[in-house]
Amino acid sequence: MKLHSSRGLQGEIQIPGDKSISHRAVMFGSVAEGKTVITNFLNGADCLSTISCFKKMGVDITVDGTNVEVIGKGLDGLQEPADILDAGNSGTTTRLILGLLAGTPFHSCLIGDESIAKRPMSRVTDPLKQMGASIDGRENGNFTPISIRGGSLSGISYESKVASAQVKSAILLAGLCTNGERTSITEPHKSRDHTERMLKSFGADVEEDGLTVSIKGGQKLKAAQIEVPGDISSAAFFLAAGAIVPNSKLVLKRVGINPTRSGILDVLEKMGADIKVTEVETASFEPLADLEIETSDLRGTTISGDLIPKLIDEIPIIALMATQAEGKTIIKDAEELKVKETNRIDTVVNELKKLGADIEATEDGMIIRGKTPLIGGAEVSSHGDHRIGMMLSIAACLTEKPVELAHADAINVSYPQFFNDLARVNQ
Ligand SMILES: O=C(O)C1=C[C@@H](OP(=O)(O)O)[C@@H](O)[C@H](O)C1
Ligand SMILES: C=C(OP(=O)(O)O)C(=O)O
Repeated sequence: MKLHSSRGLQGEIQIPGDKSISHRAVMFGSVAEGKTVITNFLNGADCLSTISCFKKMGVDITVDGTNVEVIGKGLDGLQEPADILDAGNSGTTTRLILGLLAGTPFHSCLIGDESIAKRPMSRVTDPLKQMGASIDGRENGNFTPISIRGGSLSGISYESKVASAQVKSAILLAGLCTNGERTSITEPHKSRDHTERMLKSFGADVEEDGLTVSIKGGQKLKAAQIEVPGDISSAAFFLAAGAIVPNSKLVLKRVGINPTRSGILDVLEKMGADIKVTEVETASFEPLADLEIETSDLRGTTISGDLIPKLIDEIPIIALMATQAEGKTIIKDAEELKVKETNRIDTVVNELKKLGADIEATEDGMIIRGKTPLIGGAEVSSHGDHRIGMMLSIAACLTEKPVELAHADAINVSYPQFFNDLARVNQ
């Protein structure tokens, strides 16, 4: 796909629904009692993979645009799937489903695409085995294909080495399936808390104490109405674009600003961007707001520690912003980037270098020196990673010569209308 430079991005964008929250709404709705109604559902390939897995387990799910209805089967109502469950490109689908399957007394087999086959699963399969599930797969259950036979589980107190909402959620979902026992998970830094918030909306009692979250088994989930906020991880591409493309002013409507996800807003502020958060709504289970951004003079910054889980998926686009900021940006404590859809340290560094960026990989992140002009003419690739594809598309707004982007279709995973939205605001 050929991408051309921009004379500025101006206007309003309705950011599509949050991917993490859309997955959870379908999953929790499937095991709740009653009809769950979801609005502003993300129709991206990842969330459709989640729907397809639950349909194969007998759940009645109707999709009408961004409205989804799920007729819940209760926690013990899922049926043994006759076919393999295919998570596609989605780590969230794979890991959260494993948590639920651990507590279901039937056999199932889970696969995904080439990228999923390389992503480590023992971070969830090990604790789920400790709880009593029978799980096998390549390298002792670390890689798909994974087969699982769930059953009666015991509660555990688990210390996770990684701050991962997928690990935390899988353990909490398995914890729901124990016979009244308590399960708790402690993480090194706080990861996104969508599962905790949404389980409460489905009537469950979840306890949070600092970095530890606990749940008691045997609780039933009751169907809920879920309005999915706009995805801040999708908004991030337009926040960055608004800040670095000259002559830009964008308003992004109804974006989720959950504090465990909003690290990109902190970084924009630290880098000196002209960003405003308006129309804040806190009445729902997830806070949301409109975000306004204008072309800004940016400065480099350091991003590390507790901030990393709050913006882990935004690091590719932050790296691009850093190429347009004065001075040095250091991103560290971000080893988790190596086990995403691609090794995002390598793909970000290699692809941005092709466009002339001054960027180097480190063991746990990257160092970027700005401000450097980006040169077009090169062929770059998403490597099948949606976030790399969108980052490179925004980079192409800044190059004089066009950029050829290979594997642009990967973007459908989280933002199918990305190029339409970009074209609409492009001057
Ligand atoms: O729970 C979730 O919905 C997600 C958690 C994060 O992964 P980890 O749990 O591996 O950090 C994130 O990178 C992913 O895009 C979605
Ligand atoms: C890492 C991501 O998703 P997942 O882990 O669900 O594949 C992402 O969306 O950037």
